[in-house]
Amino acid sequence: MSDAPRVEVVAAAITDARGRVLLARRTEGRDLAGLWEFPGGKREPGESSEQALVRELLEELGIEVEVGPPLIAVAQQYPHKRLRLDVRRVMRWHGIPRGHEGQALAWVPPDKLPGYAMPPADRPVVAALLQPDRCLVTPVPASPAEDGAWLDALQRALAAGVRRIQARLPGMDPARRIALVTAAAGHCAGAGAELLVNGDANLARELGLGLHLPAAQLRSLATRPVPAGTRLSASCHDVAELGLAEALGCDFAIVGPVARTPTHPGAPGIGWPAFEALREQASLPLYAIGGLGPDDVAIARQHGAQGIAAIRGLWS
Ligand SMILES: Nc1nc2c([nH]c(=O)n2[C@H]2C[C@H](O)[C@@H](COP(=O)(O)OP(=O)(O)OP(=O)(O)O)O2)c(=O)[nH]1
Ligand SMILES: [Mg+2]
Repeated sequence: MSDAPRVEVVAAAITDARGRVLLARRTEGRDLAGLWEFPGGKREPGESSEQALVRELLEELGIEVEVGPPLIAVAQQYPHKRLRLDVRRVMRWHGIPRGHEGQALAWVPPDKLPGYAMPPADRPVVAALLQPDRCLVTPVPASPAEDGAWLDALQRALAAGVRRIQARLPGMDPARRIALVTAAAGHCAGAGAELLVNGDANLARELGLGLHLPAAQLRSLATRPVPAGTRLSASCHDVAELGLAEALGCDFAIVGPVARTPTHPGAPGIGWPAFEALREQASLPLYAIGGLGPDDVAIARQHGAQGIAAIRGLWS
């Protein structure tokens, strides 16, 4: 099955002046009937993605669009097919969108998108519209004398626009770790950024923060260690771990190493094709990690990633 050719689908995140996104409901008698989707359809032989999208939106909605920048391209395995859903932003068009094929339409405020039932490939697309494209994993300050400099560097990352941070402070004396994470939480809250604690469910619960599960911890858990509504993420290296992360209701996973990294100099990265092969088997949002930085966000998105996670690449 995984050798089956991919169906190439191109779809649009059409956004109006109020920021609402247009969804269409798949009609009865078709694949995935009743689910909401981003308008679009299959690319035909000889067509570019842009040409296919212009044609599909004219046929389905009766509008003439100007195709905007790429948002994300998601490879996904369904029971009877594999597809690659290439989503472009559309902010400008002529005409008024109508359901020319009898499909219902809805203009949806972005924060309401997760409430619409959509096909599995759309979950990473909705996440790409709503959630941060960079996830900082903190380095460990070498000594207590460097904790102040660590907090300064954290603030520089926040000033640079990082909005999702994992405090990874293994082997640190508990009192010092609590003080550092508490101070970090204050800075993150002030910037509207999200903070997750690596590997310490008690500390996460105590401080009301998110929790990140290292792979070994993920494998040891049968139930969700934090309440629903608290952010939960995991590090995953294979399909089995991704399945566990989905079963626990993780909001996202971090997958890698994609490129070679100074942390693991001997290990070559798995590369983008292997990342995408994992991407196909899961529908939760995935950050690619390992030797990547902010300049790699666009390429990560083209391989179906939410974006990049990094220590060095996001820390100055
Ligand atoms: N347009 C669209 N298709 C999606 C999304 N998510 C998703 O899994 N798909 C799947 C459903 C279908 O298997 C495939 C798109 O094919 P389609 O049936 O809409 O193709 P089409 O518009 O060319 O229509 P048809 O003439 O083949 O009926 O991609 C999405 O958000 N938008
Ligand atoms: Mg279609």
